Amino acid sequence: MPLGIDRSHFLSDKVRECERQLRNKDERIAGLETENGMLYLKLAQLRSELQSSREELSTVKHKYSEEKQFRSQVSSKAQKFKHEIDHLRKDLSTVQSVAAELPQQFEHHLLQASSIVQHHKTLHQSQSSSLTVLQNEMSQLQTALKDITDRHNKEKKRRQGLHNLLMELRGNIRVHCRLRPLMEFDCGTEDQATLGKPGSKSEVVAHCYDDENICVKTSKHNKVFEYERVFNPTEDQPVVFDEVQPMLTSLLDGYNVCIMAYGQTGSGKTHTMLGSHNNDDYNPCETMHPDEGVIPRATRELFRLIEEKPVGSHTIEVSVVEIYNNDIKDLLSKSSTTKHELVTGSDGLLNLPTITSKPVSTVYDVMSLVQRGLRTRSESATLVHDHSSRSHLIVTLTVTSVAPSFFTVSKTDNDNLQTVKKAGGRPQSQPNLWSGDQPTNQTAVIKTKLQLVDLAGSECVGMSGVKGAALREASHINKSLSALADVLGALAEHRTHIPYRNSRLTHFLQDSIGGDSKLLVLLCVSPAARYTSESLQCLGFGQRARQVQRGPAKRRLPTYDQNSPRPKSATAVSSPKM
Ligand SMILES: Nc1ncnc2c1ncn2[C@@H]1O[C@H](COP(=O)(O)OP(=O)(O)OP(=O)(O)O)[C@@H](O)[C@H]1O
Repeated sequence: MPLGIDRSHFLSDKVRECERQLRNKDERIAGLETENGMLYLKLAQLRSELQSSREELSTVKHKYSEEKQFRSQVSSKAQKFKHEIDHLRKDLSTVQSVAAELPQQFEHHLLQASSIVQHHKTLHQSQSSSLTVLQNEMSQLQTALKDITDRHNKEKKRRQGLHNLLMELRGNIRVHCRLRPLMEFDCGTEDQATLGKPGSKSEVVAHCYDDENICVKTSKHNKVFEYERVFNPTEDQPVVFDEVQPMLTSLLDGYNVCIMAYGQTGSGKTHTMLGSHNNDDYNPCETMHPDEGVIPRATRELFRLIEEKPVGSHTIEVSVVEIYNNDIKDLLSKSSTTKHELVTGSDGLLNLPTITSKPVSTVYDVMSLVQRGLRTRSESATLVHDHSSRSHLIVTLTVTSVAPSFFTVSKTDNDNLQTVKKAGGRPQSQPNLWSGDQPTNQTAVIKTKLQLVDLAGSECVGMSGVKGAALREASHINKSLSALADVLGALAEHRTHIPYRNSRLTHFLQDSIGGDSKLLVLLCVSPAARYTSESLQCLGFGQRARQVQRGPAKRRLPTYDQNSPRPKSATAVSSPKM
């Protein structure tokens, strides 16, 4: 081959060849790049698949571990159940073996029980015959006991009746005693936990033996006091009033009646006479309040008794008085300055002409006036209790009743009577019933008085802790109560001079204490040891009162005083309603 041309051909072929090869290579490269791109794409796809496979794998793994856990739990539970089933099987087999023995045991027990029943049956048969005998004996004994009890009660009543008759004939002062329950304030300054404990000041030292005897335990000995009636701490207001009730019948029969509560401060006088301090200031109620005391109950009973009498035959007037620091105060009057003096009236009895006396026709009227009086009554708190009365309270109900028609006298009779009075004759005169005079228009009336007295309490000044004005009050209270004891002492000893005028209290009550009225003293006693000496003093006062013999109580006779007109039906008592 010629070198020049061939070479260039060769070269150009070579170049072409190279170019073709290059093109091929380029195409190949392009093809490979495309393939590479495809592979990248595939790789990405595979990666994403790998990722999702991984995630799926982890979910599967998680589920697998949960499944594994669940399986292990199931297997442990199955294990447990298996144990329990084993136990149950064992129990079942025990129960089965016991159950197998049961019929035998039951049969055995049944045999035993039937032999016991048989034994008891024979025993019962033998006992029932002896029981019938015993029952017969018991019923005989019960009848005998009832008979004895009836006879005892009859004898007791007869004895009481005779005793009362004897007392009436002798004119004895009746004395009842009421022992109150232990109260919280009986502790004084001591701890409440010691209330009633032996050795403490509130230890209970006063006890009721029975319904006539009370015993006080002192450091040296036991002292027993006997009265017409002793009320124990469980006996309530109605029981206390039951014993007072007959006196109201006496009032309408023409006797003056006085009921007074006596006792040391805090011993229950106001509770007994008026009622509980909790009863809304002794508010009169339509129906009887269970805590109502003697005053409201006596008023109710009086109106009840009057309701049974002819309409308009009775009138009632009420006065409410206190004796405070030895002065008489009219609790129904607006004026507190009036000085009230006792004067002897035409009937020979003491009266207070300046005192307000209000006509009343219902229980409500009476209790409203009493309540009005109580609002002005002197009362204060002491170391003993919160509502200590600082005065003696006297509620007087004056009953004017028309005397039976045969007491009606002619004008001439009356003139003669007035002449006798002026000439100094016995003021309370009676017409000559046998004179044969024809009755004219002059009506006779009978006036009787029911005095209900809540005395202030005697007090040991050291114990009640009073000072200043209250100390003066206490000294007046103690003085008047000792004057009362002196009067009773003088009466009991039949002395010629009875010192009624030593105190306003005794002067005021002169007709009731020494006169011809029926007098009941209600002693009020605290059971606690801290009041022992006061309780003994009070019980001693009651003994002294019992010794007084004033002669039989006298009926009030009709009077013909011009100032005592026939009761008008307008103010006449017609209904016991409130
Ligand atoms: N029998 C009783 N049952 C229940 N509580 C009673 C009884 N007696 C008294 N009390 C209570 O004891 C307290 C003192 O009683 P009360 O005010 O009647 O004494 P008092 O003798 O009138 O005293 P004072 O002379 O100081 O006025 C009151 O709270 C009263 O309610």
